[in-house]
Amino acid sequence: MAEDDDIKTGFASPPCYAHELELFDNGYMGVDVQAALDVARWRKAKRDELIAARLKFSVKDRRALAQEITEELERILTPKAGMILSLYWPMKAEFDLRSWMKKLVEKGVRIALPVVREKAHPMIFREWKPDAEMEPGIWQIPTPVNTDEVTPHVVIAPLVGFDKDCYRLGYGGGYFDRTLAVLKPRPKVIGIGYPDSRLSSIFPQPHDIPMDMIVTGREGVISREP
Ligand SMILES: Nc1nc2c(c(=O)[nH]1)N(C=O)[C@@H](CNc1ccc(C(=O)N[C@@H](CCC(=O)O)C(=O)O)cc1)CN2
Ligand SMILES: Nc1ncnc2c1ncn2[C@@H]1O[C@H](COP(=O)(O)OP(=O)(O)OP(=O)(O)O)[C@@H](O)[C@H]1O
Repeated sequence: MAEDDDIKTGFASPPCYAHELELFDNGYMGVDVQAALDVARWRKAKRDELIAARLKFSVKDRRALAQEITEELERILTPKAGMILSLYWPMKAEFDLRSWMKKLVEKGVRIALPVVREKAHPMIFREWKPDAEMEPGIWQIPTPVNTDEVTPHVVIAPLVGFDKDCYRLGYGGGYFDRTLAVLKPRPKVIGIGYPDSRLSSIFPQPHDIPMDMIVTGREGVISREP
């Protein structure tokens, strides 16, 4: 009987344990469901806490940090004409890099913004220009319409939290993870966020894809170990 059930489920463990295993879209099998739920609950609480903390920064301090981060990104990327760089339209006290976006466009860099076309699916990227027609997307975030769909060379991902292994805590939709899992070629990914948003671990789950680098302005640049 055990043998028949093993064949049906494809799991080597006895059928009574099968409910504890989950097969993710990326084919990775692992984690027990209770542990995954605990991590999701912990992440939600951390997210709320970190967003509340950064909302307390004054506009002046936020601008100063944004300036430091921009300078660091300029050093790391030396953006050149033709490079496709994905940025974002700021919300919830994310750093506002829109004036840098304009300057980059003047240099010939192509700016892309992420677009959620369907909930719980990978995002696409659409080119942004200062005169692009925008319409509210998910969470009412302005997104370009009627512009080219592009594949960025570099993705700048705003983060809510991060850890020493460059894992990112975002807004709980799993959008960057889903997108990076399917983008070919995989872009270089740089997470940017507040210096105080470092966590000892985000308890990475099988779906989490680490960033290549984190830039916070004060703590220097954190690169992922190869
Ligand atoms: N400025 C900016 N734009 C961005 C992103 C970003 O991080 N920053 N995104 C980067 O990803 C995408 C939007 N990300 C989103 C992530 C989660 C949810 C959301 O609905 N969250 C649920 C919780 C999800 C769940 O627990 O199932 C919610 O808050 O109710 C919406 C948008 C695209 N645009
Ligand atoms: N590649 C994937 N395939 C299927 N589900 C995924 C994938 N990536 C993430 N998810 C799901 O998305 C949910 C949220 O993931 P997570 O907590 O990592 O979001 P986040 O990184 O904070 O969000 P975001 O990137 O949208 O800011 C999880 O329940 C996870 O199972």
